[in-house]
Amino acid sequence: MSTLDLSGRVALVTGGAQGIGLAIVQLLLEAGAKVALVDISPNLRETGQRLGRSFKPENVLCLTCDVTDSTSLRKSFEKVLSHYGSLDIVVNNAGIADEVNWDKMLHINLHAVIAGTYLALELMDPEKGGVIINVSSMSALYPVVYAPAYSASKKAVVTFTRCIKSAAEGANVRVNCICPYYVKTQMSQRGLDAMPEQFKNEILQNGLMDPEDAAKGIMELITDTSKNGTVLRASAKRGLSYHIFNDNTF
Ligand SMILES: NC(=O)C1=CN([C@@H]2O[C@H](COP(=O)(O)OP(=O)(O)OC[C@H]3O[C@@H](n4cnc5c(N)ncnc54)[C@H](O)[C@@H]3O)[C@@H](O)[C@H]2O)C=CC1
Ligand SMILES: CCCCCC(=O)/C=C/C=C\C/C=C\C/C=C\CCCC(=O)O
Repeated sequence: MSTLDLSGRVALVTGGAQGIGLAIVQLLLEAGAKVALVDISPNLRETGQRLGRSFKPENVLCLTCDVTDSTSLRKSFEKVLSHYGSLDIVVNNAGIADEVNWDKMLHINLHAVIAGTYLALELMDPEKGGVIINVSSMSALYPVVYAPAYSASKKAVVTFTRCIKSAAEGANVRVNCICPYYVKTQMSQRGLDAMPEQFKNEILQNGLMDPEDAAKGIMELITDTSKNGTVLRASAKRGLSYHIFNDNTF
């Protein structure tokens, strides 16, 4: 297996202030990458300062941005490129679960992932190559009846990622997708509090992943240079496994 050395590479992580995003930020910093956290959270600065104390402060860049604001998203991507001189890794991770405000959710979970992918393809150096990870969910593969718009947004992320693979190859960029089952974060806690009891029990029996374990899956997709256009499932019960699609049945 050929492995990407992350030392000195430049990564941008949306939704990096907490949860799965923060866990991948930490793994990237541990591996010697420079990391930009792109997030709307009021806690972003404080998180960045804490990371700066644990790692090299010059390797952490915090950019306040609503990923649904296309101007602000572009500015954030361009800022990373001008600040660090390159853009090698993008993790389109920011997401919400909100069936009431489903329109807003689609803008965050889908539109911003597509926008982030196109910005990465535009700004990554084709000579050097790059890698994009789009964070989907197991709900893309096993539809969740109490979260239909959320599941649809995540299914679309899987399909977009698999379709864009060919165009990305032309730009020397790999693009992969991760589909976690429930992970211990604020999002899942809110989801569990809101969902009908019968579903909650099944989830608790299956178990929730630690964010660090989901982030390890993302790291595998970043570093294993043979992975391109793949969809990695991640769960506490079954660990990491690649989803097999039967594309030939019509
Ligand atoms: N927690 C779980 O069980 C699972 C989560 N996922 C996905 O993983 C991703 C991360 O989720 P968690 O870490 O659990 O969530 P979280 O709620 O802990 O963190 C999400 C981060 O995204 C940021 N964010 C939200 N809206 C934003 C916006 N408009 N612009 C910029 N940043 C924004 C938040 O400020 C926060 O820092 C999401 O895409 C989610 O759908 C997938 C499967 C399971
Ligand atoms: C097979 C299902 C795997 C789902 C994994 C996942 O993405 C988990 C996300 C965690 C929380 C959000 C999920 C569902 C939403 C729960 C309730 C929706 C109703 C409440 C609401 O805010 O609209």
